[in-house]
Amino acid sequence: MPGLQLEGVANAVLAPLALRVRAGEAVAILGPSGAGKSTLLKIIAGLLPHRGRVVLGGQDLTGTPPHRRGIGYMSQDLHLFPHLTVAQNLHLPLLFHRGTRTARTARVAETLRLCSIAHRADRRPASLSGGERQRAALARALVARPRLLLLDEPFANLDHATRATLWREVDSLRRDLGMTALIVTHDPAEAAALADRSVRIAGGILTERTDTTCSPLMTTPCFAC
Ligand SMILES: Nc1ncnc2c1ncn2[C@@H]1O[C@H](COP(=O)(O)OP(=O)(O)OP(=O)(O)O)[C@@H](O)[C@H]1O
Repeated sequence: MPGLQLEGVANAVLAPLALRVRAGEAVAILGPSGAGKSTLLKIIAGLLPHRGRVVLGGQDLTGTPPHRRGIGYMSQDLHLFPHLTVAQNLHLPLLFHRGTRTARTARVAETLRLCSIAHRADRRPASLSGGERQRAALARALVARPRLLLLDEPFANLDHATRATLWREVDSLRRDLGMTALIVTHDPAEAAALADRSVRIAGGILTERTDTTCSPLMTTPCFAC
């Protein structure tokens, strides 16, 4: 099954870029602040206008609204609805899918369990810890079993032990569900833990490179710089 293809994708921030991600493959996007990483994810999610084509599973997504793209998107700001419980937040993406209320409730319960946040199902986001909020946002991105998962700095601002635990869990969950993924991060360790390979965006230009760590002998910046 074809994965994700970007053909000449560009806007005011990004120079025309091309990228192919195989079905089931995870690719990390590294690069400096303000380079255009989040912009690219928002374009793929259908949230920003652009030139060029986004093709997912062989389908050109031009003109397809965000909720019909089969994409799970976890933004940097999480965007959990504060007036809804965790479980109610997970019900939202399923409203656009066929199926009975019973089936939706079962899917929400299963996803909360997979993301180890079922014990907070009836809490509102404001009463959760940072790590719990990130688990809830991840669960909402996964609940509709999207064809493509977009994670923007998914586990920033967490302590190292919690991040390492989440990396292991997310990597195994994504592989079990066979999902294609793009993961924006500043952290080469996160890229190595969550992705099969990495690309870099700097100054709106995407490049594929293999060096992932800085060395005093390097004359060009590493992925993360
Ligand atoms: N809503 C907006 N309106 C105007 N300019 C924006 C908007 N959002 C982002 N930008 C600009 O687009 C450029 C790229 O931003 P983007 O958020 O994609 O960068 P990034 O690589 O994800 O950065 P970071 O790693 O700091 O999150 C920046 O110069 C930013 O100021």
